[in-house]
Amino acid sequence: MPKFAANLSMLFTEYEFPKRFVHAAAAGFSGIEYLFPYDYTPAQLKQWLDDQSLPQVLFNLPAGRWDQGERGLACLPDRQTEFQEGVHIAMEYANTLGNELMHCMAGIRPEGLSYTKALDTYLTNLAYATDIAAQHNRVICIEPINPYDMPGYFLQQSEQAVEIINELNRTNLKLQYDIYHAQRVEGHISHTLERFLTYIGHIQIANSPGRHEPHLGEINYDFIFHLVDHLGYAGWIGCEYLPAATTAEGLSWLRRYQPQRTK
Ligand SMILES: O=C(O)[C@@H](O)C(=O)CO
Ligand SMILES: [Mg+2]
Repeated sequence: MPKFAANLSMLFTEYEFPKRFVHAAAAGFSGIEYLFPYDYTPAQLKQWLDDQSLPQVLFNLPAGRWDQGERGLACLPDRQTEFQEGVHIAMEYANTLGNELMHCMAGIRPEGLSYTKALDTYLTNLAYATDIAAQHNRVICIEPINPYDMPGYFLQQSEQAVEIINELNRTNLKLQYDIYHAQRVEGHISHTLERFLTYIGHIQIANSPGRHEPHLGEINYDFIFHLVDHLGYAGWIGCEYLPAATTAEGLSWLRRYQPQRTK
């Protein structure tokens, strides 16, 4: 069965951030991911991981002014210096936390910025990020995100991501395949998993349309998890869903796939 990581930006938000690690371990998750580590020091985060003997799986590069609606900087021509600074900050965190994977958000393309100019900037920034990441043995992931939840987001489709990965031709640039976003935008989940398996560095899950637990919605995750195993996917599955009630109440699905973890 796949390895499941708890996304602490969405799960266990009933608790203060440090306590979420404890609850994720107790629930049986095998790893940790979240959007951003930057409110805490690398040493604090490492301690919370080590206390639960959990690995860090993934976090995002700095993504601009999140509270003001920014969703990444990578396609924005006037923010390249800030983007590059963010890459170095993220590497410092990863060097302490030990995660191989980092998600680089593309950003929202402003009205007035042409697709071509945004793409050009995105490619330049991804080249920079992957070059630096390679020096640290890290992998940069890019994730198509649906435009219903994130209007104007630059990277929306798997095919678009794969074209960009091919264009840059770097072994440490991978597709972060978030099955919830993919279902909202394009469907064809099983077909895409098979077709783009070699591009996929990380998978995330939630069901659609509500972005709730894997068993609550139109996607048959039982089928998907078996397919992923059958295909030989060796990476992580990040559980990035909005619990329909409390996180604990919604965890019955996990127990079906993974026995309780013993410390
Ligand atoms: O799917 C998502 O929303 C996340 O994986 C993310 O990194 C940006 O919000
Ligand atoms: Mg995601």
